[in-house]
Amino acid sequence: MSVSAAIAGASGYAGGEVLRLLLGHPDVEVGTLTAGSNAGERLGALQPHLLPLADRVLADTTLDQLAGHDVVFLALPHGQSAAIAQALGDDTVVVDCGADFRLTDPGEWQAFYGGEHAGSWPYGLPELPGQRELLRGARRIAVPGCYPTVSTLAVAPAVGADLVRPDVTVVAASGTSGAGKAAKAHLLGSEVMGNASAYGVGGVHRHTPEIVQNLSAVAGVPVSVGFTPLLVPMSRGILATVQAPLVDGVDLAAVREAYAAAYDHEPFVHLLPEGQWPQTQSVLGSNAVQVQVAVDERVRRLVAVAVVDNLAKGTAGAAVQCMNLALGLDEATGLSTIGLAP
Ligand SMILES: NC(=O)C1=CN([C@@H]2O[C@H](COP(=O)(O)OP(=O)(O)OC[C@H]3O[C@@H](n4cnc5c(N)ncnc54)[C@H](OP(=O)(O)O)[C@@H]3O)[C@@H](O)[C@H]2O)C=CC1
Ligand SMILES: CC(=O)N[C@@H](CCC(=O)OP(=O)(O)O)C(=O)O
Repeated sequence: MSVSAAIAGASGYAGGEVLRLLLGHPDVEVGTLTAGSNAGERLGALQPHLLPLADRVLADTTLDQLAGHDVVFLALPHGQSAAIAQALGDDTVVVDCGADFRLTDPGEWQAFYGGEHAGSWPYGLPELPGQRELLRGARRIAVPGCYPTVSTLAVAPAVGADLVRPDVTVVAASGTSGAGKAAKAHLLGSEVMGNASAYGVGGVHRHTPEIVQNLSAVAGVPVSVGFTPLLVPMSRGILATVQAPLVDGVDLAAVREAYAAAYDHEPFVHLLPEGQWPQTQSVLGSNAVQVQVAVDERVRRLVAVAVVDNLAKGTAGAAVQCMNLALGLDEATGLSTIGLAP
């Protein structure tokens, strides 16, 4: 099969990572690459690691440039996807890396993003119960946020098996690429190097309602989620620590059994052997998520730790995984589980 794919936002981090993965995908031919302020620029000037297409010139992000492809990846800022996505025909598979179509509740969209809610599309986390079936043959896919991916996968098996109470606390440390390429004051080298900081504290980060949506769907009851993001001095990766009160009588064996049942057959989510704890470098550049669990008997809480590459399984890898499902290809085509260490 040969599939043509365009990328809107190819000058950015997420679009660049989609392109990196598509360059290694045996069934995809890379079509138009677009940008915003960098339209007209050579790709090689902005993404020097993507050598095979260094001389490609980035086009304007318009419907005309994107139409006519089998697949269009949108890697644009929030609010920029809806108009283009709605104008592309149903014969095109549209995979949106942004947030525009992730939330089902217009009230939550309004509260955390503001402005009009564009709607919701099949959510691109195939590892959630029943979700893979919705993604097979889908024409529109909303790729999850990076923190929601790793936080949801860290605790979903326990929530789904009623091993914990529906009261989840997430603390997750992210590398700086999660914030995108555009220069921001708190991301200047001297602010980031040798520094760890909290932000979006107190339930105000826009990924909170997305984690709530995911875990509530898995639990079948509303799940309360407290989420604190941290910024740490590395370029890629997220390490999430997720805690929840254990239901009486639940022990580590029951927890590990639930995680094994959920993930043993998954190509990208791996429960580590007992005693081995996830670290971000094990998943860098790969589509893998590594998870470990413990029972803290003194406080009767589940502690789950998970890592993801925010740009790979946290965005672009998930986008390609979902494209594979939408097109009826093997889900793992063009994706690796091999990390990059040290
Ligand atoms: N970084 C991450 O870890 C993750 C990112 N995402 C999502 O992916 C999307 C892209 O994020 P990211 O790559 O990090 O951001 P970047 O800032 O790195 O890239 C943004 C891209 O969008 C283009 N762009 C900006 N404004 C416009 C516009 N008005 N019209 C057309 N193109 C425009 C930019 O082009 P130019 O530079 O030429 O102006 C650039 O190509 C966002 O929705 C983000 O939420 C999702 C999960 C994780
Ligand atoms: C470190 C950092 O700043 N991370 C970003 C999350 C990026 C991401 O995955 O999210 P969206 O696709 O929803 O933008 C943030 O906290 O806003």
